[in-house]
Amino acid sequence: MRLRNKPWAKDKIAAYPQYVIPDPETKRGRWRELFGHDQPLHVEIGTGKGKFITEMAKLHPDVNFIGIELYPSVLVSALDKLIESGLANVKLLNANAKDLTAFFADGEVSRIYLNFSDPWPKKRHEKRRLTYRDFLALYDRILAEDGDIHLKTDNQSFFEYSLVSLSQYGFVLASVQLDLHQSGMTDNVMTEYEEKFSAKGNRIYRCEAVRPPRRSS
Ligand SMILES: C[S@@+](CC[C@H](N)C(=O)[O-])C[C@H]1O[C@@H](n2cnc3c(N)ncnc32)[C@H](O)[C@@H]1O
Repeated sequence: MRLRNKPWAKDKIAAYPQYVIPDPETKRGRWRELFGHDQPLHVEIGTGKGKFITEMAKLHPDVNFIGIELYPSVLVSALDKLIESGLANVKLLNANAKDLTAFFADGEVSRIYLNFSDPWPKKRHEKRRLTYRDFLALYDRILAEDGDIHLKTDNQSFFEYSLVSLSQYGFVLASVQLDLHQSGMTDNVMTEYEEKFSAKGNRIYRCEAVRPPRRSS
């Protein structure tokens, strides 16, 4: 899509290598070193315009955050928020989630956030859903022993699909909320899509899924 690949966005991203890491493969297994703090690593996949990750990073200085986004023209909005805030515990990657294991060593990540992932409703696009079993296998590899996935969406079909896919893979559902904004959860940080769709009256679904126990060989 031409609109999403504006050259100026790529140029801006390239101008801030301290925020948008240009060579994430070289940091594999060494992210804690790069951040300069030995603290848990949380990764948001499909970070969009970056509201969630920058607010989370402000609230949780004891966590290192990485936001991964496919499209430069979207990621620049997250970059702007990062430049403005000067946060030291957030880095961004302009990358595809399918390459996760090239960026992170086995067990390096404590938590993965999937916020309002594209639902890809057509059956023939199932493999593109970020909760398709091939993606779950990548998460399984990079997540730590007790690592987990936190997922939010307003799309009921995608939520149902994700619950089934996660549990079939072996992830353990630790928490499921069918109406997050009525659930009494007080520390929820809203994403851009969450603000937009909840304002329209859409219900927000949420779950936490813990990584399957490692099989002993
Ligand atoms: C519907 S938007 C949600 C954005 C944000 N999480 C929010 O809740 O406001 C989904 C985002 O995921 C990104 N995305 C989709 N598939 C991806 C992939 N395989 N790797 C990285 N980003 C991806 C899209 O480019 C898009 O910006």
